[in-house]
Amino acid sequence: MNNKIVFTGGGSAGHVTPNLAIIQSLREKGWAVEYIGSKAGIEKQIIENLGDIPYHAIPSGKLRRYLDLKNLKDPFHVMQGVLKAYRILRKIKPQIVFSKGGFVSVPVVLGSWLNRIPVIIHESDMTPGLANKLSTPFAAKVCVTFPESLRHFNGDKAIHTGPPIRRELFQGKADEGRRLCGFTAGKPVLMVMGGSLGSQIINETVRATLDRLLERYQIVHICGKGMVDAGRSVKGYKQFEYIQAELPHIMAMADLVVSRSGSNSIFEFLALKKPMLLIPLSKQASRGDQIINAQSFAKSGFSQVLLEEDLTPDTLLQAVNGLYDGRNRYIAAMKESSVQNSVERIVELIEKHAKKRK
Ligand SMILES: CC(=O)N[C@H]1[C@@H](OP(=O)(O)OP(=O)(O)OC[C@H]2O[C@@H](n3ccc(=O)[nH]c3=O)[C@H](O)[C@@H]2O)O[C@H](CO)[C@@H](O)[C@@H]1O
Repeated sequence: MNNKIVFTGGGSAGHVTPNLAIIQSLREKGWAVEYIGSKAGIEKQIIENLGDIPYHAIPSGKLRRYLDLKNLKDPFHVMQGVLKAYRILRKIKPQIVFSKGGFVSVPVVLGSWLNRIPVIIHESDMTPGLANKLSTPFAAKVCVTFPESLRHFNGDKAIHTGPPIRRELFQGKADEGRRLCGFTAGKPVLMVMGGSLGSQIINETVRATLDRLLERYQIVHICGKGMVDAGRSVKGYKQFEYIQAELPHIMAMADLVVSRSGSNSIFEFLALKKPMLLIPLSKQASRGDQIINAQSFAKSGFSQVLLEEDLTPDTLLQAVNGLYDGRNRYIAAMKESSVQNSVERIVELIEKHAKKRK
């Protein structure tokens, strides 16, 4: 009988795509994989699009850091989620559960613990997210992307593995990206990605600067669900809500990137040596982890940073041009980086901690 593993993680793609990288390797080794996620989160769409991984939906509450009436109802959803996850896991009987965090993962980790199934967690950001903080006491190991994260965990529970990156991102073809976008080979391509859910402020600022940017660049813009502006369909400007299978080709085609500084995206751009202008999510809207991610990349010479409060069409244009003019310097710094894809290391840990089949 095959070894079996259940993955969880969701809410935004940053809590799903690292799982995809690990799933690919485990399946090649003969593991059977199932997924537990929320009823309507982006993880459902991503996993179901793959077509061959059983997906189980559980109720999940959002873990808010602010006052909201829903905070009163959500503990019940979380409790229902724990119960449902417990029952699903009891039936599937995996040898191990891998959690990439996001609020849906907490009930799954608790359900695993109640079933005495070992759990491994991965934390992508320098400071642990709330879901992973709550889950850590129930986990056998916490893998971290940044070495600086180790100090947030007690004892030897945390282990620095680095970022798990999907193998197919290294196999993109720039020609195919240009074909998908209707672009020519003679003009540089700027890729804009406001995080996996899109960013309204980045979308609006890019569109307000569009004519001036288009003089020098072709632009592929990942806008987020429901945020494509059909009225702005002009030559050299291609919009997508979200890109799944074609992403490697789009990334291969890009000469430079304007992006939020979600950990997974920036490590992918680093691995592909794409000069980046990072516009981190502000402290008003988050715990500030993207600002720390961006500062760390800027310090290493991989990126430029433009804070949201300084973002205007003029500052955007100036920063993009500065980035493109200095691209060789950024590429050279990225070539010196010692960051490695962590998929194989995480797979080894999973194999080490998985319960043995009776
Ligand atoms: C608003 C929010 O909560 N942001 C967090 C979220 O960001 P977010 O979900 O945006 O996460 P990341 O930038 O880390 O990762 C996004 C992932 O989605 C992929 N992708 C994106 C767009 C697309 O069209 N296709 C596609 O496949 C990227 O290649 C990447 O693998 O998780 C990150 C990792 O914990 C955190 O650092 C961010 O602070």
